[in-house]
Amino acid sequence: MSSYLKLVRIHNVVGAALGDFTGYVVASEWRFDIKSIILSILIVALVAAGGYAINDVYDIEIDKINKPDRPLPSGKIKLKNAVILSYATMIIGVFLSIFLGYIQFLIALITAVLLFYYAKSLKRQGLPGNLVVALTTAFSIFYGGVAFFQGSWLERVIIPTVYSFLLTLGREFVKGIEDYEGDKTYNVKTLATTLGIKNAWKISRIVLISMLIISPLPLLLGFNVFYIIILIPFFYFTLRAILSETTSKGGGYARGFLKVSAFLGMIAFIIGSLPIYILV
Ligand SMILES: CC(C)=CCC/C(C)=C/CC/C(C)=C/CC/C(C)=C/COC[C@H](O)COP(=O)(O)O
Ligand SMILES: CC(C)=CCC/C(C)=C/CC/C(C)=C/CC/C(C)=C/COP(=O)(O)OP(=O)(O)O
Ligand SMILES: [Mg+2]
Repeated sequence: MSSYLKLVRIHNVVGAALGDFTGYVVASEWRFDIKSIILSILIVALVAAGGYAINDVYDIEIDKINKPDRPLPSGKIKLKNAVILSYATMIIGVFLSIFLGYIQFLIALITAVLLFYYAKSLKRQGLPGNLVVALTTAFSIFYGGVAFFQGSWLERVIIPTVYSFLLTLGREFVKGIEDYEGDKTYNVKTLATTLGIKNAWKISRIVLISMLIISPLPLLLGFNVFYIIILIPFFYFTLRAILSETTSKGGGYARGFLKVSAFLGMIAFIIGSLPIYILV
């Protein structure tokens, strides 16, 4: 894979774009306005790509130790080129959002600024950084809804948006548990380095179990039976994460399990929002 695709973490950019698609079909009940769906997917992908690139720019020193194979610490991409790429993708993404409307422009601008400050400083402040990643990830879902912007789009898209926030917040906490040793060395404040691994696991489990408890609710809110069917493997992987050993190593396993949960969750909402007349 090209170093530039690695720099923008193309697999996460595709995930973010799928998040936008999820929000769009949930909000629109599978009605499409080609311009708004294509534009919103492009905007989310560009802003996410810029968010990952600027993250590596500010992480270059710590990544020389923790992730020396990444494009910047390994020298495969010059720092100047990564900075240009991150600004270019974010500016183009925010510029394109103007064609959707001023609310869509504002959300894209706020997300871009949040991702920049996450990389610059918030990441090293622990909980604020976790909240920013959870919020901006949830924004990728919400953005699909705000791009459709018709009928009951808000009441509908807020559902996967809230679940995405909770799942990603719990996942950010377990990522902090996994990175405990490196973060302790570099004095990065996370739940794990400030409260200890056991307490960080307790809080992560409370967030994830709360999300699991309310996860069947969408069935009562008009989503079809396929939502519940796909929730079965979603439950399996999320429970595997919750039941991981209460150590840093367990945090690493939980991070992987929750990534699978995130994609299963999007599929649950995508298929679960198909109108019944299409299914029968
Ligand atoms: C109850 C239920 C069905 C919940 C589903 C919740 C849901 C819809 C989650 C989707 C979250 C989402 C939009 C994921 C897309 C992938 C992505 C951009 C995740 C955020 O990434 C943060 C971090 O950069 C990735 O970490 P890593 O790759 O391990 O470095
Ligand atoms: C709503 C709009 C217009 C866009 C949404 C854009 C999205 C999906 C943002 C959420 C995902 C994202 C790009 C997060 C950026 C923060 C980030 C790079 C987290 C992972 O990096 P680190 O926290 O440094 O962890 P590692 O580098 O060790 O993986
Ligand atoms: Mg990083």
